[in-house]
Amino acid sequence: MSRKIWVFDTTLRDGEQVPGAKLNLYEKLEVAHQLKKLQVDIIEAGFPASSAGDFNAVKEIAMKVGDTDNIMITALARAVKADIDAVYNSVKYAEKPLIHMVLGTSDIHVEKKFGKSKNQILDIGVEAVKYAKTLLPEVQYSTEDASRSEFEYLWSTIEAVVKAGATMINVPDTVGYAVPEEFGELIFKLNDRLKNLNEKVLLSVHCHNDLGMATANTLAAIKNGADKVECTVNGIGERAGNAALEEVVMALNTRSSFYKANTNINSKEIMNTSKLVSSLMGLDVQVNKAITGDNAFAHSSGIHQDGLLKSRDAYEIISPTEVGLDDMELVLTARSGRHAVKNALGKLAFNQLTDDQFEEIFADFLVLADAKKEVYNHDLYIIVEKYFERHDMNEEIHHHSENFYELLDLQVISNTIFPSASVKIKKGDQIFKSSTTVASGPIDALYSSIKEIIDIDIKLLEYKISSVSRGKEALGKVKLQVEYKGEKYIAKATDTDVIKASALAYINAVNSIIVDNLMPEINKEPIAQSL
Ligand SMILES: CC(=O)SCCNC(=O)CCNC(=O)[C@H](O)C(C)(C)COP(=O)(O)OP(=O)(O)OC[C@H]1O[C@@H](n2cnc3c(N)ncnc32)[C@H](O)[C@@H]1OP(=O)(O)O
Ligand SMILES: CC(C)C(=O)C(=O)O
Repeated sequence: MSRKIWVFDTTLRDGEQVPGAKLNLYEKLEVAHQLKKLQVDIIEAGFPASSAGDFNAVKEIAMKVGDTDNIMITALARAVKADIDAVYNSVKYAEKPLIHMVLGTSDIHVEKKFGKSKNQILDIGVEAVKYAKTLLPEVQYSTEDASRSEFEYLWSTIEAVVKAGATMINVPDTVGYAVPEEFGELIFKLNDRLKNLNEKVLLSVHCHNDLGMATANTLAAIKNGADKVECTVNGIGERAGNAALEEVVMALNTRSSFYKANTNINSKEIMNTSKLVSSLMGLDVQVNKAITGDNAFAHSSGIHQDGLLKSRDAYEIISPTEVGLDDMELVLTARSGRHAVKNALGKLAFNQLTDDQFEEIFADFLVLADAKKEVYNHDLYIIVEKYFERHDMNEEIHHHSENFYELLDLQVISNTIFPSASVKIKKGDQIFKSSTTVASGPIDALYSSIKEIIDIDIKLLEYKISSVSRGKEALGKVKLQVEYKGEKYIAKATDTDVIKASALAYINAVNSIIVDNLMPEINKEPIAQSL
C-alpha cells in the first residue's frame, strides 16, 4: 500500500532567501499560482514580519491562491508574538491557513545564539504555540538545527509543543549536516515516540544541501515514517539550497515499489514550474541538474543514442513526458555514432542512402561536428546536398539548403542612447542586408535586423549567455528559445564573439523552424528518390 506524503513548498520563503532572488508581489503571485497547478499541498509564502512588502505578498497569496480547501497557505514566524501576529494577519484570508514557527533546539542555538537555558527556550516555544493556537487551529513547529540537537532535549521539546497544540512537527537539518542513515534513524525514533502520544501530528522534514544530501536525507526520512517533506523548486534556498521538490517527487514516482509512498504532485507541471522560478528569480538551473537541468533528458554519446533507439529503457528511467517535456533529445555531436546520425537522416527522409553513401556522409558529419560542437537538422541537409554535388548527382535531390539562412557579416554598436545593428545574411543565391537603429539594447537591435530579413513571425522567449571556457579564447555560449505558431524551439551556438554567437543561435532557431514547418515535402517522400 502506498502512503500519501504531503509536499510543503518553501520556494517563496526559503528559496527567496537566496541573494538576488527576491520577487515582487506580482512575481510571487505568479509563482504561487503555478505551485497550485503543480498541486503542492502547502505553500509557504514568505516571512511577513520581515517587511511590509512580504506581508502584503503573503496576504495576496492567501486571498488569491488560498481560495480553496485543496491547498494550505502558511508563512514563517520566530517564536515571537509580533511575528506570529504578522503570520496570522496575512495567512488568515486563506481557506486553510497555517502558522509556522521556528525555534532552535541544538546546544549551539540555545546557548550561543539565544544565550538562554534549554528550559527557558522550551518554555518560549510552548508559550508561542499556545498563543498561535488562540489564532488558528493549524500550527507547525520547526525545531531548528534538529539534526545537531541532543535527542532527549529534542524529544522533550516536541512532546511539549505537541501537548500545547502543534499539529505539525517539522524536523530540519538546518545546516545540511545529516547523512541519510543517521537522519532516517532520527526520524524513525521520533515517529515511534510520536505514535505513543495521543495526538494526531504530521511529522515533517526540511533538509538543506550543504553536503549534497538534501534529497537523500529527505527520502531516508520518508522511508522511516515522515509524512511530509519541505522542498523548493530547483532545490534553491539558503546557501547550497534545499531538497529539490522535483527530485523527491520523481524519486517516489520512479521507485514507488521501494518507497511505497506517493504525492499529489502533477508531475507534468514540473518543467513549467522550474522554468518560471528560474527565470523570475534569475537563478539558472545547472545543466546536469536531476530532472530539471537542460541535459536531464538529452543524450549525446553514440553508445547511449544507439541503446535508446533500440530500447528507451536502456538509458531512460523517467519518460520526459512525465515531467512535462515533449520527448528526449538526441543531440548530434562528434561523440554520436552511426545509429543516431542514420536515425536523424531518416527523419529528414534521407532514408534510402546506400552504405557507401552513408559512410561518406557520416565522415563529413564528424568533420562538421568536431568544428561545431552541435549539429542541427539544417546542417545535415547541407552535408547531404554537398555530397550529391560532389558526385554530380545534383538532379537527384531537392535543394533544401536553399531555404536556410546563413550569417555572412554583422556589425553591432552598443551605446546607451541608440544601440544599433546591421547584418548581412545569405539564403540560397540571395544576399540580404538590413539595419536597425532603434532598439532597447545591442541584442535587441541584432535580432530586429535579422527579423527584418527572415520573413518568419517568431517571438523570442528566452535568451541566456554563458562562458564555456577560460581566458582570451573563452567561448560565449548562447542558448535561446523562440516560439513560432505556438511551438517552442531551442537553439544554441558558441563563438569567441558573444554577439556572433547570439546571431548564430537565432539563425539556428530560424533554420529549425524552416525544417519543421516550411518544407512540407519532408517526411512525405524520400528525398534521394532514385537511390
Ligand atoms: C533557518 C531559517 O531559514 S530561519 C528563517 C530565516 N529568515 C529570515 O531571517 C527572514 C528575514 N529576517 C528578517 O527580516 C529579520 O531578521 C527579522 C525581521 C526576522 C528580525 O529582524 P531584527 O529584529 O532586526 O533582528 P536580527 O535579524 O538582527 O536578529 C534576530 C533576532 O531574532 C532572534 N531570534 C532568532 N531566531 C529566533 C526564533 N526562532 N525565535 C525567537 N527569536 C529568534 C535572535 O536571537 C535575535 O534577537 P536579539 O535581537 O534579541 O539578539
Ligand atoms: C524554518 C526552518 C524550517 C528552516 O528553514 C531551517 O531550519 O532550515
